[in-house]
Amino acid sequence: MKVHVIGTGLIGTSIALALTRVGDEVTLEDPSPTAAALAADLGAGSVARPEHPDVVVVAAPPDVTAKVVELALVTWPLAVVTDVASVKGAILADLVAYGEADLSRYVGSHPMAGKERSGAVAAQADLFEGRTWVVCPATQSAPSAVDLVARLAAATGAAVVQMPAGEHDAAVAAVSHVPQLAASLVAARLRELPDGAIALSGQGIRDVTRIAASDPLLWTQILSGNAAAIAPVIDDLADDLSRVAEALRALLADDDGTGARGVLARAIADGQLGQARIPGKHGSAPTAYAALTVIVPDEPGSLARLFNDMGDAGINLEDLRLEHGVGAKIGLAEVMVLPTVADRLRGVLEEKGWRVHD
Ligand SMILES: NC(=O)c1ccc[n+]([C@@H]2O[C@H](COP(=O)([O-])OP(=O)(O)OC[C@H]3O[C@@H](n4cnc5c(N)ncnc54)[C@H](O)[C@@H]3O)[C@@H](O)[C@H]2O)c1
Ligand SMILES: O=C(O)C(=O)C[C@]1(C(=O)O)C=C[C@@H](O)C=C1
Repeated sequence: MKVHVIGTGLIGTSIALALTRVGDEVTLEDPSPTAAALAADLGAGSVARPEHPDVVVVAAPPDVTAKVVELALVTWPLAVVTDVASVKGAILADLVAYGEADLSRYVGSHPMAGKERSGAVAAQADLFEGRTWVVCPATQSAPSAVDLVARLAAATGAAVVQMPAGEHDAAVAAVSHVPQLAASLVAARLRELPDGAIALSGQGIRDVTRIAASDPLLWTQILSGNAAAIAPVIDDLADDLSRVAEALRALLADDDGTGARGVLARAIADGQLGQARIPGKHGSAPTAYAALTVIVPDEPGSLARLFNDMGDAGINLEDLRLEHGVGAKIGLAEVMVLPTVADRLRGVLEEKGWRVHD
């Protein structure tokens, strides 16, 4: 397939790397010549404007995406055009309003994988492997165009799902856009914390705030592009927060806050229920992995040795979290495995001299 990628930042370059790896002929374009050249240097394809691409992938910021898609549809009258912006309804509405282009060849899409970092330097060929990629056909999209975009997404290793743009926007409001706001707002509370307090940060705050490092300009565009779907989710969250604050104040009142503990317990229990619904790897049903924490010396080759010991025992590493020890030259590697092999893994690792905690 001949694929032309416009916008060679994190997502465009990751797609280009993934498609180059499976043998597609990938060309690259970006208004920043440095961004395009960098993507090419990283092995993502060649900087060129092709004559007859089969597919054009627009991976530009959301607020310019509709214009870039329209221009691509007009420039390449035989090509199918997709975009990967994080909002879908607003882009389709803009394209319909411009009224210039043949929308039978346009199919919006959205890979549900990314990072809190921008630009080609953060790109990865395997970014989409085992992740969901949403394809959002419009009523105007030709079935052959939908099929081509779905095949392109699958070629990156992603699991493809189809959904109308409106349904997509409501879903990502809850699973991506409000979580980004929540992470940013929680992290913003840390700005003026005394150094002694911030030094106590453990894994909890790191888990909750990783995406708070995301790009403000990109996210301003995403949030404003999906405002109608996000606002009601935020209203519900604000109600939940008000109820928790009221319960905490009631505990301080003279009557010992009857009922308040129930409100707090319900907030945590409801969170458990929601968290348990998040799908596991490759979009499969949620899997509860067993986690063992292994103390790893902070020296070259330690992690490789740990992985080899697991591999030699025929035990698959399902997930991994790494935390640096505070005040000691060690790392804490939390290795996640299927519950059925956890006891055997502990035995194997202890036999090989590793210190293992639950
Ligand atoms: N970052 C994520 O986690 C993520 C995940 C899925 C989808 N997306 C979507 O992918 C798109 C790109 O995001 P990113 O994270 O790769 O951003 P990025 O900042 O890393 O890259 C954007 C690239 O677009 C280029 N660009 C700017 N204006 C352009 C224009 N008018 N025409 C063509 N290119 C232009 C920039 O020079 C830059 O190289 C966005 O629409 C975003 O919503 C992002
Ligand atoms: O892992 C991350 O850094 C992301 O936040 C990726 C994430 C997401 O919310 O899942 C962010 C925005 C994109 O539109 C798609 C994916």
